[in-house]
Amino acid sequence: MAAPSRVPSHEEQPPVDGDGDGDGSASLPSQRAGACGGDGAGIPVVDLGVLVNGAPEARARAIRDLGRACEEWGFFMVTNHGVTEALREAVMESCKELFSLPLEEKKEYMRAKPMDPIRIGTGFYSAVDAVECRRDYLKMFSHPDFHCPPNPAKLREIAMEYSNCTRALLLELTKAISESLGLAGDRLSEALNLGSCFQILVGNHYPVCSRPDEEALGFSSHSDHGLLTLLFQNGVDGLQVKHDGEWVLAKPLPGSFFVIAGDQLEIVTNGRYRGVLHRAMVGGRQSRMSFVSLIGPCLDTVVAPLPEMAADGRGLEFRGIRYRDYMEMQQSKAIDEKTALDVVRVQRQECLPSYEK
Ligand SMILES: O=C(O)CCC(=O)C(=O)O
Ligand SMILES: [Fe+2]
Repeated sequence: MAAPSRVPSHEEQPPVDGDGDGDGSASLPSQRAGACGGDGAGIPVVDLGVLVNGAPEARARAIRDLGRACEEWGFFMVTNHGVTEALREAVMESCKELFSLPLEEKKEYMRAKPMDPIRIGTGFYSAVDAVECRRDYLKMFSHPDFHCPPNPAKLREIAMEYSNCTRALLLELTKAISESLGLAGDRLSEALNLGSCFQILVGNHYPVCSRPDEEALGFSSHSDHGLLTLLFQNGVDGLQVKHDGEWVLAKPLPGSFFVIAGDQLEIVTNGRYRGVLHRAMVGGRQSRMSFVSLIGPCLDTVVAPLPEMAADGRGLEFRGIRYRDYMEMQQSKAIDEKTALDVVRVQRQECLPSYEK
């Protein structure tokens, strides 16, 4: 299978059909009971075809809308992205097969530490989790070096292709995000050394609960450590994002991806585009799966706010930190909202002259 090295143009897109593995959309108890603030009707939608190939005026409008989506939500859907439904189904299916392998075949990866390139586990990092989260996961680093467990045998080729084309998509979005900030398209890429960006693929599986009428936490509230996260699910809803202080259920447009702004975007833009809090709920009678492709800066890059982003006199909101250190710190603790980002947040007093402290 040849890996596409670029995002296909609008015209080349396959027709959009279905969502995830085709089991149809299912609702959670929370939707029925209205336990979260909204059904996601207002979630912004970004058409990648227009960003890549649109006429200048349409493209400029799409870039403005993208900037607004980043600023107001830190979360949006992307359509016309060029990743085929067949590839999405294949990656989800092989991930499902991995979870159902005998324990013996997974054991080696279940002992792995946060910065080991392949990890299988439950919860967030079960060695330190405070609350039980009903989630199984597979994490594999896929760029700059590609890692993959040997079984199921088909996973390697499928995951490599998926990694390549979702990375191209995310880099294309990063370029447009850079422009939405009034910067050159390659500004973020150069500052973060995205030529050798870090990328991780994560498969999440949330088994059916013993009490399907109760809603439980599958993955507690957090922001992602990277720059941008791309996510799709198997047709079962459960992802919620915090917007204007309320949890909003994310219901995808057919065939679309969710894009989640991460902590590195917040640091590099000096807080203008914030990493969004999100969580996954479980409930109902169907197990849920989601598949994530996340990109971040080169692991050895020290990420700090761009000087242009602090030119308004606001001062720097964050101290610089090497992305590898940030990720290790975030992944080694129990996940808790944005506490990792708080570690690099500049306390306002630090900016004041000493006599004002
Ligand atoms: O399963 C989901 O929808 C959320 C997963 C997630 O937030 C993550 O893997 O970081
Ligand atoms: Fe996440």
